[in-house]
Amino acid sequence: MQNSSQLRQVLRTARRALSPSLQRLHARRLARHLGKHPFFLRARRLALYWPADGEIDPRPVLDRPHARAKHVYLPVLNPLGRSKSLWFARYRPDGPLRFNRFGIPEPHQCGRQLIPIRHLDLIILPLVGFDAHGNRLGMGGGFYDRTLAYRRRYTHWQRPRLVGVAHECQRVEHIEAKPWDIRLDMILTEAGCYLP
Ligand SMILES: Nc1nc2c(c(=O)[nH]1)N(C=O)[C@@H](CNc1ccc(C(=O)N[C@@H](CCC(=O)O)C(=O)O)cc1)CN2
Ligand SMILES: Nc1ncnc2c1ncn2[C@@H]1O[C@H](COP(=O)(O)OP(=O)(O)OP(=O)(O)O)[C@@H](O)[C@H]1O
Repeated sequence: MQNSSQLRQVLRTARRALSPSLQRLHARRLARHLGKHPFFLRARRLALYWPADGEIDPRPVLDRPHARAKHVYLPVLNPLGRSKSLWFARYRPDGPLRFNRFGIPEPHQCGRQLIPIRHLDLIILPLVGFDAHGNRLGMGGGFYDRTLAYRRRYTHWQRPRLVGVAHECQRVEHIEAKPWDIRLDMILTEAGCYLP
């Protein structure tokens, strides 16, 4: 029986092993699914992430015809204290990025434009693992869970919509739900969509 940190290692190794051509194929297919979905079509402000560690690349969705009118944000590590939560900063293709302490590029601190999370319409978040019922496993830092914890108190709020994305090879039979997990509205892979 595997515990979550062993499962995390196995799934991270699997996604890192995907060839560059499979990575590109999955990213294109993901963009096609996501680019047609009303969550995306209706979103004016959306957050995605800069891929690392073999994660599926969500950025090709920005090439969709509808994307030009949207404001795009990336997660940045909250620099205050040890809260292990995220802020979201405006992403501009020509704007400066800087590596955070995990080696993931984020918009540069100086002059960056932050947005309160409730003003986002859609957050596309990376999964390490998931099951067909919508349970998820992240990197294990609890960053997204902590950042979104306020949603428990506002169950009727639909914003931001939360879409978890991953490669199909990261799907497992069962992932145990934790009390602090925030429900996703949908999970998307290159193969299609899973609803909770
Ligand atoms: N692309 C991307 N950006 C993201 C996330 C993510 O999962 N993917 N995050 C989602 O939370 C946040 C960063 N969270 C992270 C949490 C752990 C590790 C990580 O590599 N941990 C190492 C241990 C590193 C250390 O402690 O120095 C490891 O587990 O090997 C990376 C990012 C914000 N940005
Ligand atoms: N709302 C919260 N408040 C305080 N601690 C939290 C909260 N949510 C999660 N945590 C803590 O974060 C740690 C990591 O949680 P978990 O293993 O579920 O991470 P994860 O969901 O895989 O990662 P992530 O949310 O970064 O994608 C746990 O020890 C958990 O106690």
